Amino acid sequence: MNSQLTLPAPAKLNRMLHIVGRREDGFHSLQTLFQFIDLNDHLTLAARDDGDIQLTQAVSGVNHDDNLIVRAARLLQRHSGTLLGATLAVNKQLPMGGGLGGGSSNAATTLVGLNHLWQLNLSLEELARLGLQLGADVPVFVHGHSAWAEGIGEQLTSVTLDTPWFVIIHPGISVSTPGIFQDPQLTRDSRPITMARALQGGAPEWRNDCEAVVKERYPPIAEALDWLAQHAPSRLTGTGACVFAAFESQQTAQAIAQLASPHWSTWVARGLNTSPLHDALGYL
Ligand SMILES: C[C@](O)(CO)[C@H](O)COP(=O)(O)OP(=O)(O)OC[C@H]1O[C@@H](n2ccc(N)nc2=O)[C@H](O)[C@@H]1O
Ligand SMILES: Nc1ncnc2c1ncn2[C@@H]1O[C@H](COP(=O)(O)OP(=O)(O)OP(=O)(O)O)[C@@H](O)[C@H]1O
Repeated sequence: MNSQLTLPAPAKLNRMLHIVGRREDGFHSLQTLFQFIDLNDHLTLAARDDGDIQLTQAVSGVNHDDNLIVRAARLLQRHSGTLLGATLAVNKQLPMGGGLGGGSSNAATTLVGLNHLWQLNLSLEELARLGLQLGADVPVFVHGHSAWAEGIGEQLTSVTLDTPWFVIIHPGISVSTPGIFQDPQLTRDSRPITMARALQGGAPEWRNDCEAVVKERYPPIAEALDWLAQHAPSRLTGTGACVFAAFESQQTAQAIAQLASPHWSTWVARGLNTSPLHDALGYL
C-alpha cells in the first residue's frame, strides 16, 4: 500500500447562486452551479500506526484541532473505526474566507485521500455525507464534478459547463459567511428555477443573490466588481471576498489581470469540469 500521497485541493467558483429560502435551522436553501478551477492547495498525507492525527504546519489563524483537515481526519477515523492515524501537511495557496471554498476543499481532499491511504473503500457518496457535517461546501469537493446544487448545497447533479479562463480578484479582505447569511437585507426569496432553465440561460443570466449585501458591507469588494465589470460581466463567488469574470482565451485573461490594482491578489485560472483531486486518483 502507498504510505504517502500528495494531492490537490482545488478551488471552486459559484457561477451563479440563488437563495430560495431559509430553513428552520437557520441554514439557507440555495440553487447554485459549482465549478472547479485549476488553482489548488496541496495536501501531503502519510499513514501512521499509532492512531494519532497530526497536522505538521499551522494554518495561520486556525487552531490545530479546529483545522478542517484535522477535523475531517478525525471524523473519518471515528466513522470507520480504523486504528491507523495520519501525518498531514498543507501547502496553502487559496485565500481564506475568499469564497473559493479552500477550507472545505482541504477537508474533502483529506476524506478522499485518507479513504485511499487507509484502504477503507468507502464510496464517494458516503464520504460526501460525512463531509456535510463539516461544511455545506464539502460534498461538492468530494463529488468531484461540476454540479448543479440544491438544498444547502449538498443535493448534487453533475453538469458540464463551459471552461473559460477566469480572472479572479481577491481584494484583500475576509468576508464572514454567517454575517452575510444573517443580514436582514439579504434576498432570500428568489423563485426556484429548474436546472434546465439555469443551464439554458447560460452565463449572461447568472447572478449571485449575496452580491448586493456584500457590496454594501464591503466597499473594496464593490470596487473590484465594478472594475472587473468594465472588461466582462463580473460576479461574486459564494459570499466573497473573491470576484471573477470569464474570458475566452488565456491571453485575454492575462492581459486584463495585468491591469488590476497591485493592492489586490489576482489570478488567472481555467474552469474545469472534473476535480484535479479525482483526476489524480483516477476517479470518474
Ligand atoms: C456560500 C457558499 O460558499 C456557496 O457555495 C456555501 O454555501 C458556504 O459553505 P461553507 O463555507 O461550507 O459554509 P458552512 O461552514 O457550512 O456554514 C457557515 C455558515 O453560513 C451559513 N449558511 C451556510 C450555508 C447555507 N446554505 N446556508 C447558511 O445559512 C450558516 O450560518 C453557517 O453557520
Ligand atoms: N484548512 C483550512 N483552510 C482554510 N480555512 C480553514 C481551514 N480549516 C479551518 N478553516 C477556517 O474556515 C474558514 C473558511 O475558510 P475557507 O477558505 O473555506 O473560506 P471560503 O473560501 O470563504 O469558503 P466558502 O466558499 O466555503 O465559504 C477560515 O476563515 C478558517 O477560519
